[in-house]
Amino acid sequence: MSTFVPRAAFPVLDSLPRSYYLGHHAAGVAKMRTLLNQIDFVVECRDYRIPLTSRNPLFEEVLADRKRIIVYTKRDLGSDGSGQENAKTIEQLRKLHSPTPLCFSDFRSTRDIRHILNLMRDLSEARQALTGSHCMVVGMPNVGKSTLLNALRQTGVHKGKAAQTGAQPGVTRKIGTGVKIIDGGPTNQSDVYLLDTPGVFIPYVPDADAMLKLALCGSVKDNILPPFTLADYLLYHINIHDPTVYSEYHGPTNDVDQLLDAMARKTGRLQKGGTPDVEGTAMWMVQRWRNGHLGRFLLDELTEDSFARHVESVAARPMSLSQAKKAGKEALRARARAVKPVDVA
Ligand SMILES: Nc1nc2c(ncn2[C@@H]2O[C@H](COP(=O)(O)OP(=O)(O)OP(=O)(O)O)[C@@H](O)[C@H]2O)c(=O)[nH]1
Repeated sequence: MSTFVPRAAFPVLDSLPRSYYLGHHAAGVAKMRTLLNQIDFVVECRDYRIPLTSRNPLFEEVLADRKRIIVYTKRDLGSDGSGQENAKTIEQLRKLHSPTPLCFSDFRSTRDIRHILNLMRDLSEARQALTGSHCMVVGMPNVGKSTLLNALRQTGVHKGKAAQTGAQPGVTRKIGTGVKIIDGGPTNQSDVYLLDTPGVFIPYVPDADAMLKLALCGSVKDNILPPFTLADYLLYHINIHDPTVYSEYHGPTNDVDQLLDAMARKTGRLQKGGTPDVEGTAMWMVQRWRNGHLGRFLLDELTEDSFARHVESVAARPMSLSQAKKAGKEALRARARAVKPVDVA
């Protein structure tokens, strides 16, 4: 019996869109700038499944040197629960971000949420301000900011949901008013208020691989990238980790067509005439993974090389918005040139 060999690389797809910077993202950034002088520290959320890719350099530019806590959200979706791999990733990320305080959260874990609250209480108490502390939660779309705010409020002051959440990006469109997440007692000195903000996408994503990762993790609306490509990219990653996770539908394969066909037939996703609904099944497959049902793993590789590239990109001056727009337009022109039929004499 031949052994299955996963694909060593995913083809570079120059034709994919590289931007998803919307009007309410720009408006959110502008508002953040105006509010910054009222903010004592920032909680920056990144997705644990893409710890390097979910960094948005725009935040570093906008938030300047404001004190920051980085929270890696959706921790539960990035680890298989064995603990060992998780501990190594946590250690690597702590080293990378040192001395910035780092937390990891699964919003359902009271332990994780308490840990974040304790850190925020310590920062707030250290300030000894008469009116408590005011913080802002920022991050890419759909990273889990509003969910985190609700969980902090629930555990911190036993109050119900204050922010709307949802499975698609863009649920939060505006910066609201701060909600109390820590009650500092009669003096109010260590009260902590948290402000939710709209998710902000990177103005221009230089590589297609990063765009696919962000889309898989839900930072981009599902109608922006072709579901078939997303499913194929997901299959490429699943096969590297554990090709048995889809064994109820098909044996290990690198052929996404075959897998989607089998999934569609098994789950009854068929169109008129009994032909498989490939697009619908592709989206269903992606959703299954997002819900933790097709393996829980990181999409970013954490190697010395990838950390070195990350450190380099952090040190580089972030692209200005106009540079990013220009890069986006150039990419569109290049795409148009690539698809234009060649004149045959
Ligand atoms: N499994 C898991 N899902 C999470 C976690 N945190 C958030 N989610 C889910 O992620 C989705 C997005 O969460 P939101 O809190 O709405 O994300 P957001 O960052 O506020 O999104 P925007 O409105 O785009 O800014 C929701 O379906 C949440 O249930 C987590 O720790 N674990």
